Amino acid sequence: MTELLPLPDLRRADRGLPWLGQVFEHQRDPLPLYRRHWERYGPVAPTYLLGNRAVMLLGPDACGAALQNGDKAFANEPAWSQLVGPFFHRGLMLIDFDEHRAHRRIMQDAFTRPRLEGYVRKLHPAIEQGLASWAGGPDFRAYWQLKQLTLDIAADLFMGGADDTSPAEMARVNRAFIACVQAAAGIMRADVPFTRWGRAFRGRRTLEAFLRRYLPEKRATPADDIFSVLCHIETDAGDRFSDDDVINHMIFLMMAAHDTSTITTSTMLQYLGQHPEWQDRCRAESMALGGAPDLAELESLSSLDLVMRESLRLRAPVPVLVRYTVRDTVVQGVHVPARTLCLLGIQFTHLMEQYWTDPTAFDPERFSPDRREDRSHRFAWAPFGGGVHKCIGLHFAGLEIKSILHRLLRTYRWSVDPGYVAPLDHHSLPFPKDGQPIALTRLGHRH
Ligand code: HEM
Repeated sequence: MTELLPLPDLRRADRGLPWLGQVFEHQRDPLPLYRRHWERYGPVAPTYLLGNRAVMLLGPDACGAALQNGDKAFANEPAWSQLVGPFFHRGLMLIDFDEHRAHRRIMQDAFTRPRLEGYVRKLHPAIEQGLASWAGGPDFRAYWQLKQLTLDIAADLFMGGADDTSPAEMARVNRAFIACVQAAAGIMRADVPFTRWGRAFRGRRTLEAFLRRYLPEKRATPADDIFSVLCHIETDAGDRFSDDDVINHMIFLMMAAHDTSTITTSTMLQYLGQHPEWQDRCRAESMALGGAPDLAELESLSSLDLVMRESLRLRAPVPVLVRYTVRDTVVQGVHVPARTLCLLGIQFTHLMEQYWTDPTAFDPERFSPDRREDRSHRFAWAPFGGGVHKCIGLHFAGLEIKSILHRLLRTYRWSVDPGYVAPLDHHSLPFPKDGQPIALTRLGHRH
């Protein structure tokens, strides 16, 4: 029998500030912090955060133990609700165990292949319209533009278009949504100035009121936007979402879909701008298809797929996942007591030399069928998490991201200084503070 080890004591130097713990180091950049703890303590490393005794789970074995959750010791709600606040109350990621399984079973029906085919058909016109205003230029801030684009796409795809709402109302809804995301994202919920939280509470109320107003109409007529789909789906056993469920899930889905996809697309633009040989390769595949490829055609864009996987590895949009132990458990032979906040080092794992050759290099071929470095361990690559809470929108995300890139590759060429390193803001999901400058030119034009 192997001996059960106690959790190592947290050294004084690693305790951080009273109550806050290592919050500021997290906000500066979690990666160096996680590396230091890995070296000092190993895969189950103590830390302290926001009044919580906490552990970092580092590497694919430790992360995998929490994701697979064999003994049902790891819960989502008590962990995520501390970080994202009350603004995403009862989203799928924030419910646990039997209740989560029941909700997930219903929501699964919103992401079947036929449904995805319908979403792809709606994606193209929304993207075409959004990109029409992209003037390009030598200092084009791609991240901000992509953020607007994905919000506009969400208005069409999630809400079924804003035909019967005024542009002013849609702008108000977008602002409300952004207020929720911003307040929720700050890990420092205790220290966020009141106005920010106040705005977010108002934002949540605005979103709820907006969705509730359209709910009867969505219930009455089935359509292929996600709002409508959530109103109509049911399991074989006849289980369906209540009105409150639809509203809670809609608000969470929009949040889950938005920043993550924007960050991934922006990262891909950066790397494709720095690696023109990959941009040309991806462009050649896109040029061989039409302007509005269907689901199967999007799946055939194999170079773009490699670039997407590599971008998700190098900059995981959700670099750290959280869990809270509801009972004592053991990870990698180390005892983790009940009521411990667990930080799963996904980004840390993506850059471990044990699993990846030259981990910081951009090398999409590492995902090619003859290399498949991601298969070095089941959880070596986990940008979408794993286990029962694995991202339900991962195929949808891939389709949206590829549809945007496909149209960009067919319309524009862009470049990024090969030495450019994105200055990331780590207060919430990691985004480039400088808005991700690229030099963007329409194909056939010169600056
Ligand atoms: C590149 C884009 C995306 C990334 C990297 C991403 C990442 C993740 C991760 C890591 C989780 C697991 C959270 C956990 O285990 O605690 C998750 C869950 C989830 N994601 Fe995504 N996501 C993306 C896009 C999307 C999109 C487009 C949607 C919806 C259309 C979506 C909906 C969800 C939902 C509903 C959950 C909760 C699932 C559950 O708890 O059962 N995500 N996502």
